[in-house]
Amino acid sequence: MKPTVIDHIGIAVRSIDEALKFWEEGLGIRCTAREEVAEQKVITAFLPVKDTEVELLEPTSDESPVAKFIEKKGEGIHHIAIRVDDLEAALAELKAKGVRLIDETPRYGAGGAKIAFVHPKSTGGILLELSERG
Ligand SMILES: C[C@@H](C(=O)O)C(=O)SCCNC(=O)CCNC(=O)[C@H](O)C(C)(C)COP(=O)(O)OP(=O)(O)OC[C@H]1O[C@@H](n2cnc3c(N)ncnc32)[C@H](O)[C@@H]1OP(=O)(O)O
Ligand SMILES: [Co+2]
Repeated sequence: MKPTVIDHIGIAVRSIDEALKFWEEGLGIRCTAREEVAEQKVITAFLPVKDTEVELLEPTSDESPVAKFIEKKGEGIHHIAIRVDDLEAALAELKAKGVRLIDETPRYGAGGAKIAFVHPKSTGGILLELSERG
């Protein structure tokens, strides 16, 4: 497995429009892409900061993992995504090491990236996303 960069940091928000007031007007970090990812029941907004991006996540339903997170913990950092060059190989390697995977096979995330989540119980308490971009 070759982790290359922190791809993005996912932040759970109730409203992307509200959150952007701070990120864009306050910090001057521009949103360059907004996309609904229906499978994850979220709308995403991406704000690049050099090689990494901030990903704002707004739930589209009460069943969204992000809605459940906000209900339990409030708004805040939801996950960290690390980019790998071969997601299938990374998942096989982690599985062989006994790491608890949420997704054993890749799903599709924002921007067409292949993604898979690793359970917080195996990572020391953070939700980890692995991401492969073409
Ligand atoms: C669009 C895409 C992209 O980037 O392209 C995305 O990011 S989509 C981003 C949204 N999609 C996802 O998050 C999909 C993967 N997430 C999931 O499958 C779920 O949210 C789980 C992470 C499995 C949590 O599920 P659920 O809320 O049902 O379980 P739970 O509340 O019983 O939590 C089990 C334990 O994990 C902890 N836990 C739950 N969510 C956590 C989080 N985000 N960060 C750190 N710990 C977390 C809880 O505190 C609990 O610990 P204790 O037992 O110690 O109390
Ligand atoms: Co993400």
